Amino acid sequence: MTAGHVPLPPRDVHVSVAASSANLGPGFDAVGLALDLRDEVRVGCRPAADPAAPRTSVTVTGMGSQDVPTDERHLVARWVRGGLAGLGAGADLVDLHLDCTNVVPHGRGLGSSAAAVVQGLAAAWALVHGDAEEAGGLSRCEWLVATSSAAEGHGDNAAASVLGGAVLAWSDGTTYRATRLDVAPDLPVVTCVPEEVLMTEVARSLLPATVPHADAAFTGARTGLLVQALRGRAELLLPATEDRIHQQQRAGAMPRSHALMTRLRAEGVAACVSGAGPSVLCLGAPREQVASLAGDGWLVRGHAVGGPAVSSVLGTTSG
Ligand SMILES: Nc1ncnc2c1ncn2[C@@H]1O[C@H](COP(=O)(O)OP(=O)(O)OP(=O)(O)O)[C@@H](O)[C@H]1O
Ligand SMILES: N[C@@H](CCO)C(=O)O
Repeated sequence: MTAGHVPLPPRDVHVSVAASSANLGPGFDAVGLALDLRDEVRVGCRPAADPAAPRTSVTVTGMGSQDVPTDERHLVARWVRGGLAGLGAGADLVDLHLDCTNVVPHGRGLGSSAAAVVQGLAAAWALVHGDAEEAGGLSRCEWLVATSSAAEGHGDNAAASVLGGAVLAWSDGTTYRATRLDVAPDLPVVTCVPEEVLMTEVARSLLPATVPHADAAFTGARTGLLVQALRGRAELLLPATEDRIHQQQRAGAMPRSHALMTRLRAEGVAACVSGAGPSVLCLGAPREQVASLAGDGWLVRGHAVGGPAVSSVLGTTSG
């Protein structure tokens, strides 16, 4: 046994985590909105049959089932072990089995990777601390936000998946934090999801290292306006979703998305690229209007705002 680690009890936990749309136009790497699409995972944790070689197995139903690895390389599984290690719980002393049910599309700008990281970490917390919201002076939510945001390198998607609702995420250079933003309860939220995929890593590589001061000032003011618009000032949504620091710079990698966003905005719809794209997010317009303007080639869905990450202990057994 690894020195200093108490073996975890055999335990099964269930976790459900929402998708998210990041940026909302000007809030690059800072603003996120949880959506009512939820990935779920059931994790079984047992003392390792062979402590020299802990095993990981994964079954996947739904999105990604043909593509993602089903061993220790699986993103959720990696963060179950990463979370156990972070909580000092002897990550290498257990066998893990994950049963994933996915509805969040991958590589479309709906925060699938952040949701996966949050699933893994929330499962680790539940395996170690059960249903406790706080343990040893550590808050579950703060730990989930800080750790998942650090894993992603930005907190917009991750914090929305942890806290639900709309969030503003920031970092002091050491720790990631986030706070909830008010959202009008009747705010229409619509996504237009294309078939094509764009990996976030690729989209981020297109961004310039610096932006002109005037563009930073323009975009910063719009982010403040967005906070007001989200809480019920619907007439501000169109200017509040303008940005000058990432969407134009990435347009070449998602020409259809950029064209759709431009067309929708010309019709007065507050449209922006969702996360790193290529999906398009619309705020304040009914699904039917967006669908008729989008035309063929888009899955147009209306959403409720998503809730926080939920975990529960299904059972703790003796073997
Ligand atoms: N539920 C999951 N299980 C396993 N791997 C996943 C899961 N969700 C996402 N991934 C991995 O993350 C990749 C997608 O991550 P990426 O950051 O490129 O897109 P995204 O998170 O969907 O979009 P965005 O960050 O713009 O919102 C997938 O190709 C897959 O490798
Ligand atoms: N803020 C991030 C979201 C995608 O992970 C980006 O636009 O790159």
